[in-house]
Order: sequence, then structure tokens, then C-alpha cells
Amino acid sequence: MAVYTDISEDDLTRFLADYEAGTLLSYKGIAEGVENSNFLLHTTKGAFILTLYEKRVDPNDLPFFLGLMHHLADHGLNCPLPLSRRDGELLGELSGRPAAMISFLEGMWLRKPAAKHCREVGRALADMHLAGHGFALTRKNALSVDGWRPLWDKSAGRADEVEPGLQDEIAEELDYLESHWPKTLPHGVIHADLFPDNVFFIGDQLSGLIDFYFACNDAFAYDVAICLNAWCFEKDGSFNMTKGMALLDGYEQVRPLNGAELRSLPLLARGAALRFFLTRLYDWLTTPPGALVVKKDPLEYLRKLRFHRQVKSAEEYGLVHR
Ligand SMILES: Nc1ncnc2c1ncn2[C@@H]1O[C@H](COP(=O)(O)OP(=O)(O)OP(=O)(O)O)[C@@H](O)[C@H]1O
Ligand SMILES: N[C@@H](CCO)C(=O)O
Repeated sequence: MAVYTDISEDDLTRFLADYEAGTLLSYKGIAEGVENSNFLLHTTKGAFILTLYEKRVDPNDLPFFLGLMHHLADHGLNCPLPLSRRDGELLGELSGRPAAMISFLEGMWLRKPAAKHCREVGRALADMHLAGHGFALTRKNALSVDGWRPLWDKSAGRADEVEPGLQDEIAEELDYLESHWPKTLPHGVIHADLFPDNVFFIGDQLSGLIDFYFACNDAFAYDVAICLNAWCFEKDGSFNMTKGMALLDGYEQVRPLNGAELRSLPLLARGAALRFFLTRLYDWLTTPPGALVVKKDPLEYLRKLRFHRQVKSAEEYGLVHR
């Protein structure tokens, strides 16, 4: 459960007085997510999400994230909106943390997405890539190739505790990715964490995207590679090509990938798997026992990384020749 920071009713009532969001009726911590503390609030004006930004979010990035949600919604994407305070600011402070009130998005995330859902996600990802055009702020991807080595350095010494031989394997992988990483692919604003728990559906209909707190400027195809990792593997670790085909097809219905993007896809998918492996490994080794958060398994992403290493072309992900 991700509630790192507790709040008191008195503090919350004072915080709410800065918004036109009604009077507090109830609130509870949300038992999901790993990054920030989230609360579901009911007020006389409806339901809201209260987010307190935690350790991995740099407060200087918050104007980018919150402004982006407004920009995307203005350009037709379904996503939650941060509420403005009475003084016009989007950010407040609660229990010593930067905090925002976010509109409630209807829907649920899918525990067992099927190929038809992957197609919807592909489309929505491409819609987001187009909707991000013209957003005035930029943010470098802190978790792209330049960020992996510093992150790895924090865990490398203990990696073999998780699996013997890991230290050598990842060191070699990093060397390879650093020297082959593509630098000139089409780029813009990407979501960078579009996992199933960040996509809501009502029935089979996608109702919106949430959690833009890793969004940044990077290659669009890297975002596609993240989604292939997050949506198209089965619980037993096998890649489901039907889902891959649906995701890529859905994406290309809105924004066709060019030749360089397609050629880079196996390498980008490898990098994406490494990125989630590294953050999970760090959390695995550093989260104290008893913390109110469910730790995610780094080895799931090691297995995906090993799969991508064998992939030679985008066809192996289900790309259909046009
Ligand atoms: N705007 C929203 N409308 C409805 N529910 C929301 C909204 N934002 C967050 N939630 C709920 O809170 C949960 C956690 O939110 P979120 O994914 O943003 O947290 P996080 O800690 O940043 O998680 P992650 O591990 O995905 O980075 C979601 O799964 C969802 O149940
Ligand atoms: N989606 C990430 C966690 C939140 O960034 C993961 O599954 O490792």
C-alpha cells in the first residue's frame, strides 16, 4: 500500500479550504501504487484524489506534470485534471509534502488485459504522443540510458544476493545499451510508465490514462517499447504475440512508426526492461521490512530483458508488414 505520509483530518480540512472543492465528508488511503501517497476524498462536491508527492518526485518537476495533464486534456485526451486553488496555484502543501487535488477518473484498471485492450492502449498511447505536441515545458527523461548507470551503481554490489551472476550480466548489458542506444528517433512528450494500473477501462472501453509522474521528453518508440513490456507478457513470462500485434496495430492506426523506430524496437524494449529492472532492484534492496508498500519483483524484468536480447526484429513482437 502506498501511503508513506499520514494526514490528519484537521490538516486536510485546512488544506481543502484553499480550494472550491466542497466540505470534507470522508477520506481514506489508497492501497495501490508505489511512488506517491494517494487518498480518495469524498466532499459535498463529489470524489477527488489527493496526491502527496514522495521521494522520487522532484518538486521542480511538478509544474511539468500538472501542466501536462491540462495540456493533454485540452487536446482531447481523457486524463484527470489537477484542480486550481483559490489563488490560482495547482500545488499546495500538506503534512510537509507538496500536494495536489486531482479530479476523479471513472473506471478500473484491468488485472487480466486481453489483446483487444492492448489495441486500445496502443491507440491511446499514440493519441497521447500527438496530443503532447506544442506543450511548452520540457523535462529530460531521468530514467533513460544516461540515468541507468548511476542507478545501477547503487545496487550493483548487492545484486548477486538477488540472483548469482547478476552483477556481471547487468554490467555487460549496460555497456552494450550505452554504446548502441539510438539518439535520433522521433521524440516528444511520452508517458514513460503506461502499465495496466495506469489505464482505466469501463467495460472494454478505455476511459482514460493516469499517473503522469514519469512523463518526459523522449523517443515515442521507447514508450511503445515500455508498453510491450508492461502489457504483452503472460504471468508465466512468455511473450504473447497476439497482444503485441494488437498493441502495435492500435498504435499505428493513429501514428505509424517509421523504419528507424521499427528497427530500434528490440533494443528499446531491452532498455525499457532494464529501466524497470533497475528501479525495482533498488527498491527491493532498500525498502525496509514492514513498509506500507508492495515491492515489485525485479526478476520479472530480468526475464523480459533476456527475452528481448534474443529478438531480431519488430516482426517478432507481432508487427504486421504494411
Ligand atoms: N484521478 C484518479 N481517479 C481515480 N483513481 C485514481 C486517480 N489517480 C489515482 N487513482 C487511484 O490511485 C491508485 C494509485 O495511483 P497512481 O498509480 O497514480 O499512484 P503511484 O503511487 O504514482 O503509482 P505507480 O506505482 O503506478 O507509479 C490508482 O491505481 C487508482 O486506483
Ligand atoms: N510501473 C512501475 C512502478 C511505478 O513506476 C513498475 O511496475 O515497476
